[in-house]
Amino acid sequence: MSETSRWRDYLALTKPGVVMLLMVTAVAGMFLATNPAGMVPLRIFVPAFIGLALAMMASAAINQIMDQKIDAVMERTENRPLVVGKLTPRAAITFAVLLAVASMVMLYFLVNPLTAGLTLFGFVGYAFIYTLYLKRATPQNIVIGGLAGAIPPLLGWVAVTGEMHPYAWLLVLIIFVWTPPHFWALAIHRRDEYAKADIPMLPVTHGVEYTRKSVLYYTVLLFVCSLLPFLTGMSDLIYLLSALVLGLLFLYYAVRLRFSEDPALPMKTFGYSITYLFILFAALLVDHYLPVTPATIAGWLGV
Ligand code: HEM
Ligand SMILES: CC(C)=CCC/C(C)=C/CC/C(C)=C/COP(=O)(O)OP(=O)(O)O
Repeated sequence: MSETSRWRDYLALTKPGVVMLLMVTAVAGMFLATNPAGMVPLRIFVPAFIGLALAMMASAAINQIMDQKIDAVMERTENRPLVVGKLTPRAAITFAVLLAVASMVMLYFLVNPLTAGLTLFGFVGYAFIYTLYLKRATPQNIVIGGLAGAIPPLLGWVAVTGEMHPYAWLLVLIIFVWTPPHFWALAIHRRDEYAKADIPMLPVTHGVEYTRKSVLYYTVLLFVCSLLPFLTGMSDLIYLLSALVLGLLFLYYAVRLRFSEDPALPMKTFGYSITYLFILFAALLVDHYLPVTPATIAGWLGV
């Protein structure tokens, strides 16, 4: 086996696409915790960025180590490196442990112990509690397990300030309520595979109709929660406008998913969920550094 393909197999083990978006939300947390007159100090940014990314990658690798049998049954995951034997479980475990230890050492000694502790909570929550227990036990698996995936903005915030500010929890809340529409849209499309793998995902246990309704309810909840940064004074008009446009578009997808039989809609909604979260967090950042308030607009208009 060539070195390049081996490198690619280790990379695939870490779910790089997911980790990239998780890191966007963590980096947003770091910058939002910083006075807009300045930047995140590099001596914090570099170890926090590397430490958080390593923890997420390690937890994704452990998820694949634990889930080999399930992944082998589902078309979407049947080509993963451990399933096809491109990596041995022993090599994957060594890799995941190295990443996890490096992450903890970095965060504990170079960032702060609270960041290390909360990251450990996210790590254990996803790699073990969600993967080994919740995923196999209840259709609410991704709602409860979603807390681990929602925590990165708080980790970024705490890395910079050492404190858990309510604004950081607001960002956690947004991702927490975003996760069900994100995942259930995909699960509707992959319903038969989850049934084949005997995983109690919502469309398997409660049916597709019920899941479509649940996606719509959570999308309405997400719309409301996404306005909280503006309503609490955390963000200004650039964010508000972005949240409204992005949220209305998400609602449009969710309503169509609820009432239309178009078989392409679940995956379109899933794809949009990713674009939504990425732009929402980008808007939070732009808004932080370029605050446009009603007073600013009044100034522009000369009133
Ligand atoms: C319990 C929580 C979550 C579950 C169960 C979940 C589930 C999934 C699944 C099954 C996929 C794979 C889709 C495929 O292979 O076609 C996926 C993709 C993705 N998820 Fe999630 N997700 C969760 C939370 C999150 C969070 C918190 C984020 C980021 C903030 C995220 C970002 C992404 C991204 C960017 C992709 C696309 C990855 C790619 O195409 O490489 N997910 N998610
Ligand atoms: C702070 C910290 C370390 C957080 C970890 C967060 C993390 C990596 C979340 C990922 C969530 C996710 C992709 C769940 C899908 O697992 P699945 O097993 O249902 O999906 P699969 O079938 O694609 O494997």
